[in-house]
Amino acid sequence: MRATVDITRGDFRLRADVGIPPGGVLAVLGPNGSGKSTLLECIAGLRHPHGGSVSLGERTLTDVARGVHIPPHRRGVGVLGQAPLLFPHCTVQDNVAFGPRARGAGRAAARKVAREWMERLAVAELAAHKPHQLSGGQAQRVALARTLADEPGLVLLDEPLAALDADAGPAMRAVLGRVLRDGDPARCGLLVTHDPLDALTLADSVIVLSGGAVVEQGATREVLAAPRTSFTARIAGLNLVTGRAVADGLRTVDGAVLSAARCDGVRAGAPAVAVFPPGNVTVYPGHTAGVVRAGNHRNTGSAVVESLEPHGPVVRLRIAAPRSGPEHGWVAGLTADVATAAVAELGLEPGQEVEVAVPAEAIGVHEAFTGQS
Ligand SMILES: Nc1ncnc2c1ncn2[C@@H]1O[C@H](COP(=O)(O)OP(=O)(O)OP(=O)(O)O)[C@@H](O)[C@H]1O
Repeated sequence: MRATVDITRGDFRLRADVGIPPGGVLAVLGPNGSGKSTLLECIAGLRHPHGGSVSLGERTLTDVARGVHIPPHRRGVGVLGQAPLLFPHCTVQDNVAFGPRARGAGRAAARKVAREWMERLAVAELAAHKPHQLSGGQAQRVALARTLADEPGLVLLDEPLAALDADAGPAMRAVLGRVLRDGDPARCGLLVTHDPLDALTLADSVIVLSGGAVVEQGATREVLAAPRTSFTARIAGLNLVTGRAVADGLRTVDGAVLSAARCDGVRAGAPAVAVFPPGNVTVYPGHTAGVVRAGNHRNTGSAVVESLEPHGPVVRLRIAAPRSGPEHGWVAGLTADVATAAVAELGLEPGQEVEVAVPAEAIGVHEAFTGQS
């Protein structure tokens, strides 16, 4: 699938160029209002872009310049959203058989296809049920079976797990992963999600939209491990400090220099970001600042503890800039994961002055997104 989309909605403009190879799954991440649904709707044919084209394999689905716009139901594109939207008066089996029937299959052939998909999605024993008799997770699995039984060349998944509860969500993620991976090698998928776990487990590549532009793209693991925007860093659970690249590190906007073990080929002077995990931020009580700086620690800064919250086996500290010392502004907004015992031992609490240190080995410096790439 290849889509080049240019569309304006009020003051908002989306310009995106995305490609998914056969068999591939692309995750679309981005903050609220960044254009994820608009992109999906243009690809589904539900919205007419002002410029661009959409193709699936050899077929042109949209070509604005040539006036081509294949309607949604003839695109060979399946859509699954948050709500299953099953036909309420039809049984599960008739819902799943709907696509094959609509494409001209006889009753018996359509039932056979439906049965195969119901079995693959573990809903075969519900074949005679009506939608109102299903749990949310079962209904969503039936909706996925109905979508796939229609043999789409592209399946668009718009937050398919968002409405499911804590039990049904993981089960549905596992089912989705299985059918997306072991399915038709010609079929590709596009998944709109807010959850980086969905992107990691279900997609092989990702784009991040911000303000209607693609600001990051690449293999999911690589993008989440080396984010170039604060949005991606946040969802990947990493700290990100902006500045300009210097030899072996980053000069922050407030003039501090962070040394880094990895500088992914960034030109000195180029806009760059330093990225490191919260688990690598060490926190010392403020009165030890002199000792910390005199020791082997580089990348240190004075800070204030803003908040503490439990985070699995550790306590996650949110760090604020100190009340004085503008050169330490880079510490503002950092998170640090500290063992619960250490929090008790150091008596850490909100408002306390501390010193933070980040080892150079934990820091990677990457080119920043500037809007020109
Ligand atoms: N009905 C509308 N009329 C005019 N502009 C709209 C309308 N709906 C959305 N927009 C604009 O389009 C932009 C993109 O919306 P879209 O729904 O594609 O974002 P999204 O990334 O899917 O958001 P979310 O994560 O909240 O679902 C919005 O920021 C808004 O400015």
